[in-house]
Amino acid sequence: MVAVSCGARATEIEKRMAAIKTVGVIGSGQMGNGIAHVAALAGFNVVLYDVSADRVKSAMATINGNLTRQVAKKTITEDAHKQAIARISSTDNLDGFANCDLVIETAVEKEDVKRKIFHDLCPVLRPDAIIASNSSSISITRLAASTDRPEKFIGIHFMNPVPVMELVELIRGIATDDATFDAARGFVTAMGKQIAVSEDFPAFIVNRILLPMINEAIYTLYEGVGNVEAIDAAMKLGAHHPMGPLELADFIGLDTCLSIMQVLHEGLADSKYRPCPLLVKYVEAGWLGRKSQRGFYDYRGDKPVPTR
Ligand SMILES: CC(=O)CC(=O)SCCNC(=O)CCNC(=O)[C@H](O)C(C)(C)COP(=O)(O)OP(=O)(O)OC[C@H]1O[C@@H](n2cnc3c(N)ncnc32)[C@H](O)[C@@H]1OP(=O)(O)O
Ligand SMILES: NC(=O)C1=CN([C@@H]2O[C@H](COP(=O)(O)OP(=O)(O)OC[C@H]3O[C@@H](n4cnc5c(N)ncnc54)[C@H](OP(=O)(O)O)[C@@H]3O)[C@@H](O)[C@H]2O)C=CC1
Repeated sequence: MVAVSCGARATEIEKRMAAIKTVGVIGSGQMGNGIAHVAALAGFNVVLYDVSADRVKSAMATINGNLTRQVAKKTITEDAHKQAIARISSTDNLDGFANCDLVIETAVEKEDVKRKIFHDLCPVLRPDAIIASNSSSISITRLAASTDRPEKFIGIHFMNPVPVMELVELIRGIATDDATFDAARGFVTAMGKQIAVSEDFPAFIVNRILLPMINEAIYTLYEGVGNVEAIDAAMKLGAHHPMGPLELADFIGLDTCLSIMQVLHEGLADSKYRPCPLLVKYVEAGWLGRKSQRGFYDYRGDKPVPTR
């Protein structure tokens, strides 16, 4: 009996995995271009979308640049580069996702923006299509409930930079069914990534641990314990982190860092997650880190210069 039911389950998983051929990506920022890159390289057809056509164009240029670097380093062949580029198409409206088997939302970390995307997306999708969110922190159960298919909704949380980082978190909402989870696991494994399964609690595993550390580094700056250079040097040289916490905050995006801290603060109702007022100030100034050329460092010159 057991063997029969395992076999039947294996067939169902294989069917779902084989069913993912075309992947839609909503949002062509730093995460969207990375996800499109690794999915296309793994043999999936990719449809890329953003509210701004210019953003899609610059995402394509970034993907091409990163693939070219991989060819130069001999980690992929020129043929693999060409084939990956040929597998990526773009769309200027959500109708372009009608034939997708899986659509990954990776727009800004704002719940109202994501809910609106799902509201507009669901009517154009096939009923069997899976929807995933790359959210860093927001409840997958709550996002799923805003769609017409909570059982086919899942969190697939990539790390930045996507082509380099080994890990992807998988987060089931309360209604996510086994076939969706297995299909997501198959998709992530096909891209050569390792999986950590997280329960659906604010900011999941990586950001539950990482973001309070970054927020504390910003408090350390705010309270004058050290300047930007000292804090980053301390954690790079003293704790062997590849980037200092303020450099990493700029890399992630200060708007995203603040949104994650707000989700932790509201979701866990504990003052230890209070976003540092200095982080709020930087975001209010539009100093969002590397993507806006200014954050804890100023990136407009030849090399980054600390802003404090
Ligand atoms: C916020 C969330 O929801 C979750 C998150 O993602 S949290 C953020 C998680 N990410 C991190 O913590 C990153 C920490 N930083 C690092 O690991 C490293 O600094 C780094 C990998 C980004 C760069 O490493 P480095 O050694 O300083 O630089 P460098 O030698 O230029 O790059 C290493 C490799 O990464 C590649 N790379 C660097 N930046 C890249 C990018 N943005 N896109 C694609 N590839 C990139 C380089 O091409 C290089 O590839 P090879 O090994 O094939 O040569
Ligand atoms: N940055 C990181 O390190 C990580 C981020 N994430 C998550 O990934 C998601 C994206 O982050 P990231 O790529 O860094 O952010 P970016 O700001 O780099 O990119 C977000 C993109 O989404 C676009 N966008 C905004 N609204 C819409 C919409 N309605 N439809 C389609 N596209 C839209 C933005 O356009 P415009 O700029 O014009 O508004 C922008 O191009 C967030 O949920 C974030 O939490 C997950 C892991 C790591």
